[in-house]
Amino acid sequence: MSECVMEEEERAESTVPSCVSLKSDWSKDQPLHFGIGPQGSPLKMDEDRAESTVPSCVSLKSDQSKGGIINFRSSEEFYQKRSASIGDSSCPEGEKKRRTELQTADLNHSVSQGGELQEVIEGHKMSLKRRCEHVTEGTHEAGSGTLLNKIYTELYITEGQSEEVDTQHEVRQLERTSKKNIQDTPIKCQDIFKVLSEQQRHIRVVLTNGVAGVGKTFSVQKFSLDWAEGLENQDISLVLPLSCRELNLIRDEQHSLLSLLHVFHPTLQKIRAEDLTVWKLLFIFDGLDESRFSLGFNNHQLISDVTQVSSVDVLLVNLIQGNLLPSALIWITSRPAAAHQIPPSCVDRITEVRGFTDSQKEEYFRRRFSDEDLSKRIISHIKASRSLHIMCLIPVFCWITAIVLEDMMTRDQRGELPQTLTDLYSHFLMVQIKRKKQKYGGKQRPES
Ligand SMILES: Nc1ncnc2c1ncn2[C@@H]1O[C@H](COP(=O)(O)OP(=O)(O)OP(=O)(O)O)[C@@H](O)[C@H]1O
Repeated sequence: MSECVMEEEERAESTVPSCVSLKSDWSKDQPLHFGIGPQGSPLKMDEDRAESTVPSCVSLKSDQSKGGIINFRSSEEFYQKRSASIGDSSCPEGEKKRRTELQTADLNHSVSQGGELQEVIEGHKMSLKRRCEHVTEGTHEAGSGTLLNKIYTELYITEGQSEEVDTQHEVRQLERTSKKNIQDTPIKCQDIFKVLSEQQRHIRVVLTNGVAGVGKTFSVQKFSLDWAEGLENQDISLVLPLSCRELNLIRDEQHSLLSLLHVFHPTLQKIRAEDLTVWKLLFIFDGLDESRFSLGFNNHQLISDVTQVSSVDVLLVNLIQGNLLPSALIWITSRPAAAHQIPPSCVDRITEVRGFTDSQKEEYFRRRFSDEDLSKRIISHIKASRSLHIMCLIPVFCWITAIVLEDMMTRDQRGELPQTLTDLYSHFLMVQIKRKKQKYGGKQRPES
């Protein structure tokens, strides 16, 4: 398995097109905006993602999906909510006090008893549903995004990971990837924790790889939404998505696992240490490649108590290794080059999001446009252009294509439709500039 991981590392050379940064920019419009910390300390986000696998000559950040997890609109809001939720627990003294309180509390009042338990779970489901049901696209106002279920198209996900490293031109590389898929074992996103054959044992830790823009975060959002709506994985008591990007914000702080949950999932204020050990939990760490933690798996403090305070990276390592909440499920998503941070011995299943098959590409465009004629024209144009057709393996590229072709086909447009990637990128840039003008007029975009 370690060999595979090494290969993946090399594969970091990426299957995404050069000249375009496909970083998903979920913080762009609404969710996160951390300019300055509470004491005026700068909180730089979204720079130097662990290994941006693509040169950023054009940054085509698609900010649709990732806001699903938390919606702090400013650093102030984050810190207000955080202090409200954890009191002074970020300092060791405060945490000690809290721990004592927890230990001496009357267990009879535990939320895990009676209807209150159900209430907490229902409250969390509602909150997660609210966070995940919309995706924000382009320049839409916050909250006015598209319904995830309307545009979500099944992705091609396989168990195991690709073997080859290809240094050829990216388009050929993608073409090869799509052909290779035929031999792989497909797995549905909602089944990643299920034991699917007799040879398999209990699946506790799943690592999902995938190149930039291939749909990892969308998968996390869909998985969480389906759970929150009571459709899938109902044996899990709580699904707890935590974005690695947001975890970076508290990387210099001390937390217990319990206080960490309170920070990122305020609806869980009422849960107590003992509840966490009884429930079946799923922690989702989305975007390991964005994490700025150094996960020291070989040499770290051992933590097995959810109220024990430590640094966030130590908590993560203990969770992943199973020292902390050994029965909790863990799902980590990552771009390939960062996945090696997790030792293969800790991982029970590796999956890879491969993107869209040919029929899924078509379904994507049919779902996206209610105008059937428009989607038909777009699909036939893509099929006629080899480059575009191959590139549409990557969902974020479908999104770019949809934006450009919709714009060109719905206005009185005499020019030729884009045939090459360069054409498409240039048009995409023009559409974005036009949209920006429409939204902000002559005015400067508010500082973000
Ligand atoms: N299943 C899907 N159905 C419809 N659109 C999708 C799907 N998956 C991804 N997309 C489109 O691709 C974009 C990028 O997806 P996503 O952010 O999930 O990629 P990612 O793999 O998390 O990328 P990164 O590594 O850059 O974080 C989405 O904003 C959406 O436009």
